[in-house]
Amino acid sequence: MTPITEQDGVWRLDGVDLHALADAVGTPTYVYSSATIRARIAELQQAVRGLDARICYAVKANPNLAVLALMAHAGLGADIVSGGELQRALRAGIPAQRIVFSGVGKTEAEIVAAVEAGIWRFNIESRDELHLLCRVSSRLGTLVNAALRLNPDVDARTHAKISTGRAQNKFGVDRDEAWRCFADAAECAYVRLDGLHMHIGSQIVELDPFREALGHVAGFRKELDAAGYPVRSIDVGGGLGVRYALHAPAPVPVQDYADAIRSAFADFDGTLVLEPGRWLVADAGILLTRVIRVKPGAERPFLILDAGMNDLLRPALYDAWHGIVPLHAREASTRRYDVVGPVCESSDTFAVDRDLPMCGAGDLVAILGAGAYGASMASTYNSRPLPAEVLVDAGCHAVVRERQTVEAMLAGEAARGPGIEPAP
Ligand SMILES: Cc1ncc(COP(=O)(O)O)c(C=O)c1O
Ligand SMILES: N[C@@H](CCCC[NH3+])C(=O)O
Repeated sequence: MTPITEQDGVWRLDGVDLHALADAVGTPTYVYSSATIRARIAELQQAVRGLDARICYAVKANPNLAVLALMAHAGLGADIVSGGELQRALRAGIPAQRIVFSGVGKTEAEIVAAVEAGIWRFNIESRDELHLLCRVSSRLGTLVNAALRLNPDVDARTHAKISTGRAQNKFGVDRDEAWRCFADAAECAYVRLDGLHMHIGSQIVELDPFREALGHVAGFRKELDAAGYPVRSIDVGGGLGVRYALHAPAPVPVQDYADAIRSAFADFDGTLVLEPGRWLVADAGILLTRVIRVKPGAERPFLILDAGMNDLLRPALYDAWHGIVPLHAREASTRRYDVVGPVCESSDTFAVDRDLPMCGAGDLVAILGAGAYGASMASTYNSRPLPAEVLVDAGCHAVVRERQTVEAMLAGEAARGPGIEPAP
């Protein structure tokens, strides 16, 4: 849960007055707590102590350069999935030698950029990709490290849209294809395929799916070793869930998760890699938004916010539950609202039938647990400029991404084209 606090009617995050912040920066604005991110990093580092483990933060969860700089400062690496994320990670000061590159659709241009940058390793997702990597690295005369993503066919028991470890999902390869990949790689002088990778999904709140998948990978590692393909690194992916709602089941404690990894690879003396995203940043962020108006509805009043599904897509896309806290002085009376945005479709809904203190136009509202997959999935749908992002720490704040201007949103477009008459 995002640690916003209230004292004498003043709501704060990391000591920063959220009303004053909203007045200064406007809304909607994402606000991230540095202290929470640092605490999460430290907790995870502590949980894996004693293991030869590298933590490569999954950039997609929150790719803001300032957030990446916090990760860099703590010594973390990065898990990237695109050429854009490569540039972000490097620009934030994450050394190339701490970067792993995942994804089923890496293009030749992205592979070239990553080889030239000198990243640590590629997480290969298909035989075709392996062959492409071999061609590129041979052409460039650069030896590259690679791990093969195994699809363990495990049900992560999370939302279907963010489940990635079933046989029918597009990710990784099955064992038969994996054997072919190791055999092919042995023929390529410029690809050292000596790692395994897995990632079975996101927002996983039970330990069993992790255990099952780790067991598959550990078993396959032994088979590879016995067949003369020594494995020197195992990347266990990310996926550790957080608690978005108090009524939701408590997620796996991070120490239990780390211990499951420890026990699955007790007899492995190579390097382990973790790729956490959400767990490091989700609770650190809120989306600060104002009530535009309250509108009567057939079932309940609508609380219409100035943030929409374009700013925070998770409720619309996954029916995700986020805490919603009105930040005005405590109202004794509550009401049940449908909390919605201004966008032109009914999926633009943050909460249905939510019991909240009575709200009115202009009231400030915090949507909690918005630090992961919030700003990173924002769009300009309905031609709504991207929201601002702010980092707070010990009573200070910095705008770490300016609110997009309409001019910036329109940059690169023009009202002309074939068959279009010049405007009168
Ligand atoms: C390959 C890979 N690694 C790591 C992550 C990070 O996942 P999470 O944010 O659930 O920790 C993802 C996204 O789910 C991913 O696709
Ligand atoms: N975007 C998803 C997580 C997907 C993780 C990507 N591999 C979410 O908001 O929960």
